[in-house]
Amino acid sequence: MQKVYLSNYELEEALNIYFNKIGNLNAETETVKTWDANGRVTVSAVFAKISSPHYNSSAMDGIAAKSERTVLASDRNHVVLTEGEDYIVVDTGDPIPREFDCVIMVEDLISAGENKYEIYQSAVPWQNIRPLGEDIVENQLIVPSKHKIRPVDIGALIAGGINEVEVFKRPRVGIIPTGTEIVEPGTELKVGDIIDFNSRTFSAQVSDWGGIPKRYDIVIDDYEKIKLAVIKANQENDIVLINAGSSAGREDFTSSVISELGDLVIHGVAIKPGKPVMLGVIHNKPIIGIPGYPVSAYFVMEEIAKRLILKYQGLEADELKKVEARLTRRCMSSLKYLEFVRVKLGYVGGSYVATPLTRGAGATMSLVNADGVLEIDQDVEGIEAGTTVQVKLLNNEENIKNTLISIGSHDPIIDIASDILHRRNKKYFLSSTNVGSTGGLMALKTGETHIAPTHLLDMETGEYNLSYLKKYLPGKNICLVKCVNRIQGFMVKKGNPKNINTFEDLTKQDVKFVNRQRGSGTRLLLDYNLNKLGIDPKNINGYFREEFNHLAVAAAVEAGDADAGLGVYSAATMMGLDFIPVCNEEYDLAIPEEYMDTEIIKEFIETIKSNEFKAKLDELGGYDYSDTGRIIYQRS
Ligand SMILES: Nc1nc2c(c(=O)[nH]1)N[C@H]1C(S)=C(S)[C@@H](COP(=O)(O)OP(=O)(O)OC[C@H]3O[C@@H](n4cnc5c(N)ncnc54)[C@H](O)[C@@H]3O)O[C@H]1N2
Ligand code: MOO
Repeated sequence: MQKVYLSNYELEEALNIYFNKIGNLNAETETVKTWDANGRVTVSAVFAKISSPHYNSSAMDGIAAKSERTVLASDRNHVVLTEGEDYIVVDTGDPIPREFDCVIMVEDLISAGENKYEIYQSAVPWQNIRPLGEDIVENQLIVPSKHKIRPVDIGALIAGGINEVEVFKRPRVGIIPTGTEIVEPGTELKVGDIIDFNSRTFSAQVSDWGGIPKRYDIVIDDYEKIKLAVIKANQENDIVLINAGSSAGREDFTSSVISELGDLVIHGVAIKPGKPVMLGVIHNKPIIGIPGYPVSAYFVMEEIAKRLILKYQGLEADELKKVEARLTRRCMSSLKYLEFVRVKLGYVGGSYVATPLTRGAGATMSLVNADGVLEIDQDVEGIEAGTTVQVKLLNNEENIKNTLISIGSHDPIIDIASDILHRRNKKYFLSSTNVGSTGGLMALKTGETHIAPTHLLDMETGEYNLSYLKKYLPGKNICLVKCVNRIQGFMVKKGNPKNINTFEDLTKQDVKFVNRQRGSGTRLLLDYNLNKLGIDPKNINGYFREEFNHLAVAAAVEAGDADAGLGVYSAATMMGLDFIPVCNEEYDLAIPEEYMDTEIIKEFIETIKSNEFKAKLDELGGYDYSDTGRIIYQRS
């Protein structure tokens, strides 16, 4: 029987206990050739053995001369110098014999017959000479201790006569993926199979932090097999990372294996995600049991494994820079854990806004898309929207400031515009979040976004979007930039096996529908039509199942979870579905007038007007771009 109740040590406390237990890591050192030392960390300060240059050398091509012989030279009084007696010819880098004390550049010499030059200005002692030790003097400090050697350091060390340096050994880190359901990438997937990608992310992280990763084969959930794998990895490495099997599941054997082979110091730390982490020691070597969920794994790697790997090299983790940002949504948190919330940062109207990304521990894309991390302390129950928070940066500020934020209705063409915008001008990015049309207008209201894609049908007038700008954003000057007319319709399996052609068909007994979330334009379009036709939504099986964008709806139909969903033509074709057109609608962009003059908005409008963008729309099909880029000003 596995231990079900985990401990809940605060992170710092857990690390203290663990590092104390491991004791002196005895960070081992080794001597390597200087030219192989890039990225390695020096054990002690390194001082030059020789000066550089180690002799007085010419800094220019010309002649080495005696300055006292040049004193009288001027434009009106040329002085003639004789080779051997007054000068010798030198090239850059040549040694300067003792009897000479200056170098005159070849450009300043006038030939005066064989072995003679005339000069027309005097030279001062040491001019154009690089004196011995000009760059590096013998015994001078080149790099301090615990210094990560860079390419420029390698040059200076070698110039200073240092051909070998003592550095900390890079810890060898064994990585064991576990789980009977875990398969290698590229395997033909069956339901229940999980592709192992964590171990590959770990390997890359370990390399980034200076360790030497060694990934082992996937081990199935079998006590003896896990034990053998751990014994081998423990022998062959300095640190072992074992992935998954950390929680209380029936087949989570890792904790028992660690306890049997060594000491399970801590199982459970008050961080979320990542709480079931295991910190153990086997034969004086650390072993960390990392939770299976990729986001949990990421934070355990960042907060714990990284510190350990750096410690082996005499280093400490750098503090990430923090910026102040306004939180756009309320963020609840458990009083039991320090919580790491991935956020998207936007720079809107001169300050940062932080929008929490998907919280789930399985959401790898929340890491890919994160610009920063908001840490919610253990004793805090949550943070209200509008609060100014500190966000640890994962992305560079310049990139964030050059990112156009789009929040609103989803269409695959926004991703295409994002790609073309960046290709047209490398410094710009577009980040889009799909919260539906009304959600987008609300985000404009609270200043979270630059643009809001919207397709809202006014049920009374049959007109799109404009009346909603007035309704949701009273008193604001908002422009409506026309984007596309697109076809909405039913997305159905190839061949339309359930013969779905009308809204009435959605009420058939054997038809399962998948809907969009409330507030989305597509949902409004559905409700508008149902209302017009007098169809009660309750009679549609699946009306209450909500997805957040067109592709997710299409994916549900493609997977056979639903027979029909309402969405755009392009999403249906991308997923290999059939499409039954229902109507045309206007998908436009609401943009506050104050942003219209910014470079990034101008570039974005040029992007959607570009031939490249239009060619992509043709490829996808179902879009009419005859009005794209027209601006309607709506002033209050
Ligand atoms: N009854 C309880 N169930 C769970 C608890 C709990 O307290 N009680 N804790 C949850 C939390 S929190 C976490 S975190 C996870 C930890 O799971 P395990 O470490 O035991 O890992 P598995 O269950 O084997 O896998 C979970 C999940 O992780 C992904 N995974 C696993 N290995 C890989 C890999 N090599 N590459 C990519 N992804 C991987 C996969 O999605 C697995 O489904 O437990 C909760 N359950
Ligand atoms: O700790 Mo789990 O790691 O919250 O998802």
